[in-house]
Amino acid sequence: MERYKFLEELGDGTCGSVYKAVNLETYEVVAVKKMKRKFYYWEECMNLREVKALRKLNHPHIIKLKEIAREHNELFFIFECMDHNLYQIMKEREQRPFSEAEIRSFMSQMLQGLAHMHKNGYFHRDLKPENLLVTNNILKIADFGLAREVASMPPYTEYVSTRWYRAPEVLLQSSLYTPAVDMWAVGAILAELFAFSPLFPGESEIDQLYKICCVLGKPDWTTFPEAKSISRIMSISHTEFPQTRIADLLPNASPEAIDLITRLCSWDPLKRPTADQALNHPFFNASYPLHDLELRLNTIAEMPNLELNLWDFNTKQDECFLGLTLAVKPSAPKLEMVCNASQDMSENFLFCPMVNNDREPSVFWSLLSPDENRVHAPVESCPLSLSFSPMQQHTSVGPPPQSTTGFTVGSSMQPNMLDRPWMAVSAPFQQTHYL
Ligand SMILES: Nc1ncnc2c1ncn2[C@@H]1O[C@H](COP(=O)(O)OP(=O)(O)OP(=O)(O)O)[C@@H](O)[C@H]1O
Repeated sequence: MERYKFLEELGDGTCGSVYKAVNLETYEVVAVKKMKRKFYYWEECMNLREVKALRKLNHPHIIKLKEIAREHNELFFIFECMDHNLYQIMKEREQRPFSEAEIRSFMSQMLQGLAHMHKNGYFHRDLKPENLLVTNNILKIADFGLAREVASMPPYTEYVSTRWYRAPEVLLQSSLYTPAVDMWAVGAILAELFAFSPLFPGESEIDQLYKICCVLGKPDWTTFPEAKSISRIMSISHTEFPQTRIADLLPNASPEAIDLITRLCSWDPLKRPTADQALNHPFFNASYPLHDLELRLNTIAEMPNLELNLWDFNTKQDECFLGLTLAVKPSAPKLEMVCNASQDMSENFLFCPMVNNDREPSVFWSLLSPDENRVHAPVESCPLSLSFSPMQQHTSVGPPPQSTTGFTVGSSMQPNMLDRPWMAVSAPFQQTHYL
């Protein structure tokens, strides 16, 4: 990490502290996330399979992870640097609400990034204003948050998304998750961009459900056949709620905006529009009248079924995820199948004992394809460099393109990863307040 000069702290999250830094070789300004937990073995780092996923999720509205470095058992992620997050922007302009055009622009960018993510088999699960980074009005989805092995908690996942943006099926501890959890968060964020305060500011998990009921009314409980939290269901069933309509909470929002929020924040995950469908909502296109909406939504191509059953997940401890993710993690037998299928291109290269040596090597892991990655040359100070990108031009025949004691991964490995189910957990809830 001597190549980087740390300038200032940009943020302090559950998993890591983020610093603005400058690359002393290229003078590029970057954001370095220093993970809070130690990584004693490369194997642990390599269990962050979503690093490979991030490479797949190359999109203008998804933050770019440029490199990974491990030094003295500390792990660093080097990202492109952004100026603000959406929470900071709202806080700074509290007296000056966004125009609907500004909100439309932010939402459209977020939905484009999300649509790309969902189509590629991942979902974020921790969308919130702090994780939406903005520079010059360009928005990028960030925080693929390092998280613990999913298997340590399924199916009673508590730490899936920050509470205020957490979908009801998660609050009710349903064992089934779909990308619709992200769409719920999108609805809550959209409302917040109008109100500059959270739509459902629950102070506890049960209070979160109460707050939702106060706006949406009680759900049809048959919507959640997988729900495990019977006590929460019972508690809500026996409570009367004062009702406040979304339109009353957001007097500055257009009918189109209210309609979109209402659809996104549907109790039933199946009734929430997908990211692609949301982008086709009249909120984004005035020439599509609201009354025409049902017809058009029904004609939009169906999304792939990304539903997961958390019961299927294996129970290996300490598997870490850089968590943008939930891609679909297979149960153990399925995992074996995938490994067998990929054999020589399997992830075994990641567990090479050479990586785990006593000399504390700095390992840089270049993640962008050569045309995007400004650091082309091997990093001289690094005894080991893992590079994915050159293999797109090189087959597995011949020497690896970099001169270090590195490993290379054939591009033919990537299609397997697309099929591969895996999953990540979002960071634990971190309550935030304006003011
Ligand atoms: N690439 C970046 N450019 C600029 N600022 C960033 C960048 N990445 C993160 N930050 C800032 O650092 C904060 C914390 O980062 P991040 O959310 O990735 O950490 P975390 O530990 O995963 O947090 P959380 O507790 O939300 O899971 C962000 O809210 C953002 O303000």
